[in-house]
Amino acid sequence: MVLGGGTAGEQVATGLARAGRDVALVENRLVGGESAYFACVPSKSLLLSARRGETWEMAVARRDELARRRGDDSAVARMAEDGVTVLRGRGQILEPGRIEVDGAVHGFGDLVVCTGSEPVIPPVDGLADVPLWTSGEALSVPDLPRRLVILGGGPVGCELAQVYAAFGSQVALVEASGRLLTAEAPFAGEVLADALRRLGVDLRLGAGIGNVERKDVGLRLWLSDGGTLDADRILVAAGRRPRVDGLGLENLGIGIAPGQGIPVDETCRVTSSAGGVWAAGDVTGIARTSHAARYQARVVLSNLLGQRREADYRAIPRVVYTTPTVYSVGISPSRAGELGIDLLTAGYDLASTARAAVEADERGRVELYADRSSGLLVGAAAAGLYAEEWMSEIALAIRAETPLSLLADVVHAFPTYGESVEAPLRELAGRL
Ligand SMILES: Cc1cc2nc3c(=O)[nH]c(=O)nc-3n(C[C@H](O)[C@H](O)[C@H](O)COP(=O)(O)OP(=O)(O)OC[C@H]3O[C@@H](n4cnc5c(N)ncnc54)[C@H](O)[C@@H]3O)c2cc1C
Ligand SMILES: NC(=O)c1ccc[n+]([C@@H]2O[C@H](COP(=O)([O-])OP(=O)(O)OC[C@H]3O[C@@H](n4cnc5c(N)ncnc54)[C@H](O)[C@@H]3O)[C@@H](O)[C@H]2O)c1
Repeated sequence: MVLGGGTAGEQVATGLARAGRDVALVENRLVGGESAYFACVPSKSLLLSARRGETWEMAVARRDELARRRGDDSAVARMAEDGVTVLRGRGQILEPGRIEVDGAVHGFGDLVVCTGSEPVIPPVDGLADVPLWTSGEALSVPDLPRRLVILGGGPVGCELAQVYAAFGSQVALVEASGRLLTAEAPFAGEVLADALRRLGVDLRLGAGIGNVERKDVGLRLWLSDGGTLDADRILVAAGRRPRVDGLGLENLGIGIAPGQGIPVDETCRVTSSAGGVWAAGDVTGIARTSHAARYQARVVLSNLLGQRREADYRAIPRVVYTTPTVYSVGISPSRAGELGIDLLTAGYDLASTARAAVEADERGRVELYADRSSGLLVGAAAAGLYAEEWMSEIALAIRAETPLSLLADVVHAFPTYGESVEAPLRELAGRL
C-alpha cells in the first residue's frame, strides 16, 4: 500500500507493480503530486518564458500545457497499465495492516508513506483574514497582480519574485533573516539579490510582517522594521512542513515531533514502527526536492524487493532556477560551522572565464569547500548561468570521494563556465 501518489509514491508503486507485486496507491488529489502540476514543472516553465521575453498570456498557456492542464488521466492510465490499483480518496491508517480510504477499509502487508509536504502559514496578525496565495495558487491561476508582496526569501520566494517581476508585477519581497537563501553560502544570496533588484524587486531583508490589514483597494502590510507595503496580493513562501497530520500514524506507534518529518533509518524504513512501514520524499523532511524524493523511492524499492540499499545524502544538489541559477551541493559554510568541520575554501569569479565574455554575462562566482582533516571536497556553491548543468561534476566528485589531486588534473572545454572550477581545485589541492 502506497499512501500518496506524488513523485515518490508514483515511483515506488510503479516499480513494485513491474516487479510483480500486488500494489495499491492512495491519492486524494492528482496522481503525479505537487511537482508536475503545482511546483517544479510550472515554475521552471514560467522562469524559462520570462528569460525568453514571452508575454504573460503565452507563458501561462505554456505553463498550463506542461502541467497537463492539472489533469491526471494519463498518469492514472499509466499506473493501470503497470498493474497498480489506484484508490481515489483520503487515506487514514486504522491499525497495523488496515487503512481506510473515504469510508472503505483495505488491508495491506507493507506500507510506504509518501504524503509530501504543505506550506507553512506564519502566525501574522490579519493574515488569516485576507486572500492569500501559496506557491500552488501562484503557479496555477492566470492572474498577474499589479502589486505583489512575497513573504519569504527561500527558493520559492526567489523563483517567484523573478517570475512576477519579469512579467511586470511590482514585487516586494520580505525576508526575516538578513539575506536571501539563508541556508546557503552568503555570496549566492548576494548575487541573487543583485539580479532581483535589477528587475525592480523591492527587497526588505531583515524584516518580518507585523500585521496585515485590508484597505478599500488592496492590502496594507506593516513590517517589523517600521516600514509599510501596499499590495493587491500576498504570496506566502515561508517554508513547508512534512504532511503528517491526520494520517493515523499514531495507530502504528509512530510518534513525530512538531514540524518534523517521519523518522526513517538509512534504508528509509520508519524507525519507530513495528516493521513493514517505509517513507520517502518530503514527508521524511530530509532533502525536500523531487530528485531526493525519487532517490529515496528507489532506495525503498530495492529494500522491499529484497536487495538492501542505504541512502547517501552527501551530494544531493539544491538548485534555485533563477537567472543566474544558484546551485549548492554538500555542506554549506554555515553547516560546516555547526558540525565543527575545519573548512578550506577556494573561489573564482565567473567574470574571469572566457565564456563570460562570450555570453556577455559576467555575473556570478563558484566556491568549493574541502574538509582539511579528510582532504576531500565536501561542498560547493555556484551562482551563474546554467550552473545547474556544469556543477554536476562537483556532485559526482563529492559522492565518489575523488582525490583533489585528480580533480585538479581534469581538463574542461574552452570556453565554458565549467573552467571556473579549475583554479579553485588547484588551490585546494595545493593547500592540503
Ligand atoms: C514552488 C515549488 C517549486 C519547486 N521546484 C522544485 C524544483 O525545481 N526541483 C526540485 O527538485 N524540487 C522542487 N520543489 C520541491 C518538490 O516539489 C518536492 O520535493 C516534491 O514534489 C516532493 O515529492 P513527494 O512525492 O514527497 O510529495 P508530493 O509530490 O507532494 O506528493 C504527495 C502526494 O500525497 C498526496 N496525499 C497526501 N496526503 C494524502 C492522504 N492522506 N491520502 C491520499 N493522498 C494523500 C497528495 O495529494 C500528493 O499528491 C519545489 C517545490 C515548490 C513548492
Ligand atoms: N528548485 C528547487 O529545488 C526548489 C524550488 C522551490 C522550492 N523547493 C523546496 O521547497 C521547500 C520550501 O521552500 P521555501 O522557499 O518556501 O522555504 P524555505 O524554508 O527555504 O524559506 C522560507 C524563508 O521564509 C522566511 N520566513 C519565514 N517566516 C517569515 C516571516 N514571518 N517573515 C519574513 N520571512 C519569513 C525564512 O526566514 C526563510 O528564509 C524548500 O525546502 C525546497 O527544498 C525546491
